[in-house]
Amino acid sequence: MNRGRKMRRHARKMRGYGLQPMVVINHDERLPDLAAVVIARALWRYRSELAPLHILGTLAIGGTVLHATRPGWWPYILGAAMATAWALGAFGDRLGLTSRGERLYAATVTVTVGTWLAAATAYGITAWHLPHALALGGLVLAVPWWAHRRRRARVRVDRQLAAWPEIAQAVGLAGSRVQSAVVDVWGWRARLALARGQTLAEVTAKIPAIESALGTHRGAVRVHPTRDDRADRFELRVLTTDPHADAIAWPGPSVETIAEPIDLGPFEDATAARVLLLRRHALIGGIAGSGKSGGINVLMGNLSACRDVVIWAIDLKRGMELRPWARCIDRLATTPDQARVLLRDAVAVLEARAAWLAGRGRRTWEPTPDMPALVIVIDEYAELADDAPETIGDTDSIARRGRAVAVTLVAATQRPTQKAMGKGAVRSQMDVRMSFRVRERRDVDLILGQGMLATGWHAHALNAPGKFLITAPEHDTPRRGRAYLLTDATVAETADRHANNRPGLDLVSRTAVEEAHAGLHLQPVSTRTAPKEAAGVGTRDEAEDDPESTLWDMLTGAPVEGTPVAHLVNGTGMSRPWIYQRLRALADADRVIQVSRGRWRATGEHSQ
Ligand SMILES: Nc1ncnc2c1ncn2[C@@H]1O[C@H](COP(=O)(O)OP(=O)(O)OP(=O)(O)O)[C@@H](O)[C@H]1O
Repeated sequence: MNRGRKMRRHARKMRGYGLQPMVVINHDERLPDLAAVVIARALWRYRSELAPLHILGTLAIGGTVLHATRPGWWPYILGAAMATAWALGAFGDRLGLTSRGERLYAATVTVTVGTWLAAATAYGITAWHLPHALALGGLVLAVPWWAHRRRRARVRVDRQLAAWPEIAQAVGLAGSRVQSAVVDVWGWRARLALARGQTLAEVTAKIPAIESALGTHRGAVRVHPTRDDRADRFELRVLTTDPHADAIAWPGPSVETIAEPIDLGPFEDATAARVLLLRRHALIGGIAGSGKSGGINVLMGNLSACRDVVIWAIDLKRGMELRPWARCIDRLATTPDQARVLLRDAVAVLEARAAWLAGRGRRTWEPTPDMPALVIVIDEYAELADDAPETIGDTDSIARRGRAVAVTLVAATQRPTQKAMGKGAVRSQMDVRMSFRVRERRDVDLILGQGMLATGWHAHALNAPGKFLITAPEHDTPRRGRAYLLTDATVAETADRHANNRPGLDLVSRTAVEEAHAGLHLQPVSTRTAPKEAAGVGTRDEAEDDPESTLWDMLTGAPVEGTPVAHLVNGTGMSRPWIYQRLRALADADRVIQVSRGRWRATGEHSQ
């Protein structure tokens, strides 16, 4: 106002002098200044897009200078370019070149640049067709750069972050500033520092304003505390792609040991749904076609990558679901009879491990490749309960006592009713529950636990195959996840890759299984025949290579600490059940003793 009045007064005064007022812009002085700033700003703003031109310019200058001063250096330049290209191809992933295409591109650019520079150093940049090669090569190699999706995303994010001070001002978070940012496939996340006195709660309340200021779609922004839980920091998660929009290809195993949590697939905010299976049992539920088998495939892909896990599996749908993993599965039962034996053996393992731990004053079995965890995957648990109801006692034992000894049950079923789960305690023992879509609301409580439906766990509302809700000690709020999808080819390739690295059971567990089998096989023999005849030993006049006499010789020649069963198997060339049958018969006749687990020798009067 003041200024306007002054100007009007000044104009009147000028008119009084007979002069017309006018605004003077001195083009000569201001324009170069302004233009330089504008150009510099544009160069800086579009530095990523202009990078190929910067490189061409640098090459032209570098080639000229090197040719003039060090023309003999060309072999070194060429050698350095080749070595760098090789290193980028081999180790580029450590520099953030995650895909093979990116590494190949980086290596190609390095070789091309190195070759051109070497030629320009030796012959000068105007020799042959070097200028044309520079222009054409630059253009061809710039196209993938300009088109690269992740680079463009990063540039977009850089620009949004550069504008953060204005955004912060507009949404009422003035003074907050960006500390770091990363771009990923779903969008980007940034760590921000708050101004003095600002809180995470204020930021959360401003999420709609932030979404509007950033120009994203609604629901694209999440705000989390940072890992170090500082009150004056927060993490801003911005999704540019809905992680659940399409099926998500499995990126490969996320673990190498069962002591690490397995990544099942992303939640809606693109954070990984990770769950630990060590010392836990898992229940997977959902109607047919909801993606249960897909979920099991993700687990199998990860478990088969763990060298400290032995996998046993029961698939009474004639092995339809789990057979593709057969090469990674130590034992696969596809009939009720096989399932019965498998579960009985699992209980034997569990008891032997418990006894072994007790003998050493230890409480828990820590899985290692030599002493692996045992994970028993049961697909369609309801069929097991129907076809082999007598196994319920065994699954119950495993569910109640398996944790300390690292024997884990993973059971999948469409509807875990009390009937389908048998009468036992299996369902109530499940620590991890994963629910794909269910048909009826009341099924939510069946799978996830009593009262879950009422507290917002709406598994009946999941709207695409593979989507799930998960409860586990580390997941106590209802968040929708989507399991990764493994194609048949991925399953076959993964099973092939891991088949040769699978561990076997440890000695304690193996012996327990062998003894359980020997006990089974022994019954008819020991009740129907006298021990000595049954063992068929002591007939020294039989042929030298008779396995019976070889066995007896080995037992009488055994050291005080006994001979391991494995040696007896090798020495006689007979099967373990055969060996155990003979040993039990001899033991009944007091001719041999079991010195320790899996080690036997003849008793005093027979030993040499
Ligand atoms: N994670 C996933 N993402 C996208 N699509 C999926 C996913 N999992 C499964 N699907 C799709 O849903 C179909 C059914 O999946 P799946 O066989 O795993 O269901 P299911 O619950 O095991 O059914 P059933 O009990 O009949 O075996 C699959 O053929 C696949 O096309």
